[in-house]
Amino acid sequence: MPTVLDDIVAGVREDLADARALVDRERVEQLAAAAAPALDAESALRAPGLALIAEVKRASPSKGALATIADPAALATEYEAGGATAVSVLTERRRFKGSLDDLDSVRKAVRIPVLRKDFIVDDYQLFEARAHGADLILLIVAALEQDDLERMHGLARELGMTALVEVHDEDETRRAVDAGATVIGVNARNLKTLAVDPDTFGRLAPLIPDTTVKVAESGIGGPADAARFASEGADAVLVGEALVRGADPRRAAHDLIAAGATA
Ligand SMILES: O=C(O)c1ccccc1NCC(=O)[C@H](O)[C@H](O)COP(=O)(O)O
Repeated sequence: MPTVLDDIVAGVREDLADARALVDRERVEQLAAAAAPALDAESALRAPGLALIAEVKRASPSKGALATIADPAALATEYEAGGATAVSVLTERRRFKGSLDDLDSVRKAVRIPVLRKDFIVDDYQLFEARAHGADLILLIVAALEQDDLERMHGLARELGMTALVEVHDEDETRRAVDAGATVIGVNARNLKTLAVDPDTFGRLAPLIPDTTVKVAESGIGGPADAARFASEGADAVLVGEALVRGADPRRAAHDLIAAGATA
């Protein structure tokens, strides 16, 4: 039976065919080459203290609609003012209601690194991400064969971007390390059941080398969770729902970071 991830990737591949029909591979490579150089997101994530990657997230398969977010640039500006290290922009259209237009407007609005958060299964999407100003891209180990993961990791680096390599279990963590990942995100959300297990980071972090940036992802509801993951060795937390549902994203961003500093 197809998993949620299989369904999402199938939709992404259909959308990719449409994108290629509008902008072919040669042209997207030209656009990527012409973009302003990527910011050094990895160094930013390595700065002392708990880093926050604050997400622009309208909807999700697990929760449905989360927030309207009519002005993603304004939200990202609040995140930046609250001290976020980077902004994550979900660009997947069908299940998350995101777009490359969101990425463009956030890129123009903030000076911190921007993550294109999508289901990347083809080199084309890396050039597309760079063409739209992304500094970071997400590579989900569960969605990629090992040779594709390694090639895309290398290509992201050639394009000047940092790859956030996402894992969910022990086997994927070993594959990420073997691929040479320097930034690994441990996602607590099981992609088959969509349930969040907050013990996932603590279980997998010891398998990740000390020199690798460790990001705890999903289900982080507030400062207490941020403090917990910081104490378990997280260099950064990636937070979506808790920020977009709240009334004051700047304050919420600030409080998550502050909680990490006291852990
Ligand atoms: O959020 C989902 O339901 C989801 C389902 C299937 C694949 C990916 C999914 N989310 C992407 C993410 O990784 C999260 O947006 C991110 O970690 C932030 O999570 P949260 O703070 O729980 O919104």
